[in-house]
Amino acid sequence: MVTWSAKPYTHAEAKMSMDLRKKLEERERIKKNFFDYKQSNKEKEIKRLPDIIGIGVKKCGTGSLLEFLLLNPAVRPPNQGKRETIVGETFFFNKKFDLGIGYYKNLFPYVNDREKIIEKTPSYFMYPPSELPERIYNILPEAKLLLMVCDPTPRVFSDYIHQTIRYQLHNDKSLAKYETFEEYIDHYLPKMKNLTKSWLTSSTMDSDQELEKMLSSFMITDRAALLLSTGLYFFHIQRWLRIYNASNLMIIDGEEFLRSPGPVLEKIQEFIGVPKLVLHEEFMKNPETNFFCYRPLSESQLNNNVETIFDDFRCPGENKGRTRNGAKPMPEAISLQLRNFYRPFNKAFFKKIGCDFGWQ
Ligand SMILES: Nc1ncnc2c1ncn2[C@@H]1O[C@H](COP(=O)(O)OS(=O)(=O)O)[C@@H](OP(=O)(O)O)[C@H]1O
Repeated sequence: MVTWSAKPYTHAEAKMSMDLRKKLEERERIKKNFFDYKQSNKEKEIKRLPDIIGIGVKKCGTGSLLEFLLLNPAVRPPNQGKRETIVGETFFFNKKFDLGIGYYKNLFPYVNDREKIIEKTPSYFMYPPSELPERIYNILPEAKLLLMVCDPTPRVFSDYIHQTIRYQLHNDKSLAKYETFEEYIDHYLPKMKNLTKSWLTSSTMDSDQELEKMLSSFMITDRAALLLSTGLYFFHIQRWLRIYNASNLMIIDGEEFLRSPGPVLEKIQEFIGVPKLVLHEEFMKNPETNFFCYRPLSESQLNNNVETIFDDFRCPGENKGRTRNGAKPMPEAISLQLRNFYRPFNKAFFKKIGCDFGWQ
């Protein structure tokens, strides 16, 4: 949790509309029911496999999404304490599948039938094998999947900065050859253009399973190429849409989530079937970082002392928000090159999912 001193509301701003008061009253009632039910059904709690899986995309806001969603007490993450599950990531369906379902189930807490278990492993989206979506579906046929995609151009830069920090921390050598982002792009963008040339010049621009597999294999063979290939969502989405549809896969625009997380979170709570306990009115920009944080509202708090509401802001961790608030801008010329590169793939992706997120 991060707190900071913000300008207090004026009385006019603090005066809640009747609608919001009703909403907060209703939320309190539902919350109380939820906790009473939990208390009186403790002995019926069981270990279950997840109900919700976040499948990606890396650096699109998946961590903030999970943190905000977990403010709803009906959503439960993997047990904390094990290093690999601290951020809700299990890597079960890609890296740990051989450990078996018993191992997987053991990562999760005891829950009652009104709670939903969530895990997110952003690399699922494009990790081999190509049958990874079938793996999830065969084991969890009822699960709902969340996929947050974002504009691939700022995503590459965010990932590059993330990887270079990782390189310093973990001695990951994949980007060590390139002194700067410009150098990396100069080397890899032509490679990526070459790889996708025949698809771009084909008359149909249809799915291409060979290319799909090759891009997915970069997860293992070429981590530097992966930085660029991750944003070719058109290819990665194909295998998921062979199995999932809008009833069990929600595709979220990470740019919209960044601009205004509250309404997006309300829609997600509806989609995953939990009561709406995190409300859109509770999100506010942190004036210090320019990213949205959660500020819990309660009627009594507002009635008694308006200023105390600033004591309880919850913001995503400090490793979130390194590039997208403009603190570390991407060089303009590169941004232009990347936008031109990704444009046709974005267009094909929007057509495939039937929704245009309008990334420029
Ligand atoms: N509310 C809020 N607060 C802080 N950060 C936010 C928020 N919403 C989205 N983001 C963006 O999330 C980016 C990190 O994405 P992920 O969490 O998916 O990264 S990771 O793959 O789990 O490492 C991160 O990217 P960087 O800015 O490059 O750090 C943020 O821009």
